[in-house]
Amino acid sequence: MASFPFILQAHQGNHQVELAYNGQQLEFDGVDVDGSRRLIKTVEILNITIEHENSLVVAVASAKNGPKKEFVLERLVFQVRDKANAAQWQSNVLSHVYKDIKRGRHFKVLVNPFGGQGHAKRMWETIAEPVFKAAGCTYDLTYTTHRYHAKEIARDLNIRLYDAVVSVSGDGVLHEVINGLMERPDAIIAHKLPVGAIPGGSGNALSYSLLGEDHGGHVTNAVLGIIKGRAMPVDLCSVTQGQDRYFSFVLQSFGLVADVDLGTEDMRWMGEARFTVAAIGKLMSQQSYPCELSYIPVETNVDKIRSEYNYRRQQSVVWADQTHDELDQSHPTIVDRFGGVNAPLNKSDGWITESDEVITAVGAKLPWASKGMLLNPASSPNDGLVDLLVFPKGTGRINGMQIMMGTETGEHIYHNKVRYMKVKAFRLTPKNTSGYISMDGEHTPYTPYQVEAHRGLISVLSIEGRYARSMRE
Ligand SMILES: Nc1ncnc2c1ncn2[C@@H]1O[C@H](COP(=O)(O)OP(=O)(O)OP(=O)(O)O)[C@@H](O)[C@H]1O
Repeated sequence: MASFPFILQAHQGNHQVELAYNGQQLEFDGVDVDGSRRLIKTVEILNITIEHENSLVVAVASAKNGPKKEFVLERLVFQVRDKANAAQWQSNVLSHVYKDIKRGRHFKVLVNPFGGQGHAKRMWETIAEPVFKAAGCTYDLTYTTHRYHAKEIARDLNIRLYDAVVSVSGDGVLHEVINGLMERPDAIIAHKLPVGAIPGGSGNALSYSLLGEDHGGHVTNAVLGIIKGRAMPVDLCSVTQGQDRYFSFVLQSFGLVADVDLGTEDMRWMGEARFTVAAIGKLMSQQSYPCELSYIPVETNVDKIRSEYNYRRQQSVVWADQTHDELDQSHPTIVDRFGGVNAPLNKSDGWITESDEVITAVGAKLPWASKGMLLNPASSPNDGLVDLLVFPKGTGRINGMQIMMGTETGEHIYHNKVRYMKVKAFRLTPKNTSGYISMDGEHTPYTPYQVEAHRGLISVLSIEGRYARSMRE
């Protein structure tokens, strides 16, 4: 067992300073003339190099002052008298910073230059890339040039070359990456290649789910999770529709949520706010959609869901607040257990069928649907279940607005007009002729579809809530 802190005396300008690594972060103290210490700041170490004559360079991410504590990249330069001592300190600290994880990871990076409001390229060049470089990470970069480009790349990627595929985009590009990996003949191996999300789109559900409401939109925080995070097993939903089978990792929506997702292209200039503005408009109109909904329930009581599942009452609690090692991933299921959408519903599986009109029906794996919308507060990364949310028809405008406001904190699932269930699988058959069905924000045909969750099928780079916790302190 190492004994902390590792301390090094150094100089910065005219000041004597003390660098103390406490096993998680670097405390950078000034030492006054009388020997007393004065904390200057606490930073996250990315890399340490010794350059030129006795100058020790520590590349760090330091939390900006302010309520959100977002990280920014800094390069701290210190002078050391004893080079051998500094080299020992450098080696000790780096081996602890990267104790269970590889230092200097190599990534396949995909940037959608048109992602969100078209800022993804600038975000990559000015914020993300310098952090990867400072941490000694390397990458192959591709700017996506067309729809399905990310899918083609994932399908043909030499997966042995990379530690992860990273996208600077919204959830749409990640959806393509995951489907590209799952379409490969070697999917049983390829699905384990971790993915990393840097929020550069207008829907960044994965990033918000991993980092929480406060940090989900922050590029450097997301990059830290990719450089220093671990691969967390996350469930993947398989979807059968017509003769097709594909995969969804965010949400599968019908009715209002699909309309908001896909019917608001003309509001793209608003950025992430477009989803909230459109949802309010739709709730006011009280439009409902006829459908037949079948599902295999595991838990339909919201109080029980709250006590037994990963329910988060506070927006700041991040999704990845659990260990990566709980799940035995040695035998992931890739084959659907409940047949596809065209198979008869097998009664012994416990299917329940309802025919009605709904305002929306949404199956989901991620808690956040977008910024400010904690739609599925009880969803867990790898419980093997789909969270199914239903707003029945006729909620009324006032209830509709209460439900809408509740989605900011997840409280809507307690509204008496809302149903929230944990299910093994569900099937939805639209009973009218036209409308939207959205799979992770992508258009699909307006035809019946069936969804089931496959436990821990993909790996997502996540910081395990460590940064979020330290940032909240
Ligand atoms: N160069 C490109 N030209 C056109 N489309 C592209 C390009 N690169 C990626 N795409 C497509 O853009 C879609 C959305 O991209 P992205 O994941 O970045 O989300 P987004 O911009 O937030 O979009 P949305 O808000 O619609 O989800 C993806 O389906 C992807 O196929």
